[in-house]
Amino acid sequence: MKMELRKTFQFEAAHLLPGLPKTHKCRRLHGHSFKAEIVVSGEVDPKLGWVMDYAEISAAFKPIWEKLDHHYLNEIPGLENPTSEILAIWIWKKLKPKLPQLSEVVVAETCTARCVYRGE
Ligand SMILES: Nc1nc2c(c(=O)[nH]1)N=C([C@H](O)[C@H](O)COP(=O)(O)OP(=O)(O)OP(=O)(O)O)CN2
Ligand SMILES: [Zn+2]
Repeated sequence: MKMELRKTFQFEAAHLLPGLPKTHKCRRLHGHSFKAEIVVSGEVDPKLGWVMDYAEISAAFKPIWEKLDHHYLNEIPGLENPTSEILAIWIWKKLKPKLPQLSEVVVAETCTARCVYRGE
C-alpha cells in the first residue's frame, strides 16, 4: 500500500528579491515565518505499519533548517535570488540525496501563498 507522509518545518528568515523593480514591495528587505513541507512517498512496511519514521525526515532536514533559520537568505550560496520557487529547488537538491523517497517540497512564505516542487 503506497502512502505519502508530510512533515512541516518552520523557519524565520529575511530576504529581498533583487530581480524586481525598486518599486515592488518584495524588493525591500523583509522577513517571513517560512514553512517548508517535506513530502515522502513509499510503501507501508507491513511489520512497522509506517512508510518511515517522521523522525527520519526531521533528522534529514535538520542541517538544512540550520542553514536557513534566522539567516538572511540572499547571503546563502544558491539563494542570491530567494524566491519560493528557487528555495524549493534548493531544498530539494540538498535533501533528495539523503531522503531518496522525497516526492515533494512545498515552500510557503505566508499563510496564503505556497509553491510546490516535485523535482521535474
Ligand atoms: N511566484 C512568486 N511570487 C512572489 C514571491 C515568490 O517567491 N514567488 N515572493 C513574494 C514576496 O517575497 C512576498 O513577501 C510574499 O508575497 P505575497 O503573497 O504577495 O505577500 P502578502 O502577504 O503581501 O500577500 P497579500 O495576500 O497580498 O497580503 C511576492 N511574490
Ligand atoms: Zn518575501
